Amino acid sequence: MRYLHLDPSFTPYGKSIEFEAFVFNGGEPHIKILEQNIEDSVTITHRINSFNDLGLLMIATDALRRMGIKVINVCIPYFPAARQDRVMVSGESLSVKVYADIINAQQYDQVTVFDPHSEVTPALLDNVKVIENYEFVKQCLKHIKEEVILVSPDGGALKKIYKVSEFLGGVEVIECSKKRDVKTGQLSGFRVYEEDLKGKHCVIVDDICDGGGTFLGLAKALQEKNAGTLSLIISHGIFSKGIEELSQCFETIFTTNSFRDIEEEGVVQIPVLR
Ligand SMILES: O=P(O)(O)OC[C@H]1O[C@@H](O)[C@H](O)[C@@H]1O
Repeated sequence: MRYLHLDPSFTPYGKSIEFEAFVFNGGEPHIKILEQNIEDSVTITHRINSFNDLGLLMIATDALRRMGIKVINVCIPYFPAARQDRVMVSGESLSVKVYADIINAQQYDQVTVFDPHSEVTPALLDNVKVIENYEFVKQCLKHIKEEVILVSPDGGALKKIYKVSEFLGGVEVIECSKKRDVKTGQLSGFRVYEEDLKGKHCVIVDDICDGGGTFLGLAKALQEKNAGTLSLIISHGIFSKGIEELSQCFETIFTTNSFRDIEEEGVVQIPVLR
């Protein structure tokens, strides 16, 4: 198996097939595979942060097919728009399906994704392989080195967190909820379904941290219920508003490199693929 790592700073399986990529002045991504006679199967990896990243993946796939590569797998740990898996208000797109249709049209032999937001992503993708967050959470808890309780931030995360707990041998789970205004995106009404957390170390586990509002609101609600140290385990760290404010609430923020590299203090980044 050969690997084509389209993001030069994301090279999980070692050496990449050599290539040159650039964007034409008209905005079109372009690629030139520099090696000839690649007779093997190829796994393409990429971190999709924009539609042009998806474009690069598409043209790389086309280039490989034109070189006669028959077996092509793709590994995109952060599946774009996995969160947009329902139409909440009329006029919105079902974006996850748009991305899934584009990926399916490439007829990859395997599509690997990591901890997708819901069951909708794997249901839509052909030949999908899902890497669950269980091992990642286990690695994070090894850093914490004390007894913790797992916190599910909302209904969406609930099903997954019980599976994580089971994998870890039955760690206690606390359920929480929040309200998001579907029109404005505004968060409110954080609730913790436990009266007294008795100073225990609470670890929130979720798939994505974007602006961080979910976790700042929840941290406050947990503190009001007598939580001890707080930590955060996030599979896909976007952190669009930085981590400064989050760092003031959470002792450690754990994430992977599925979306981007993070070098700030207070963040432990564990490679998503080894
Ligand atoms: O509050 P921010 O960080 O913006 O958004 C993250 C939350 O939004 C959801 O899709 C994620 O699953 C997570 O619960």
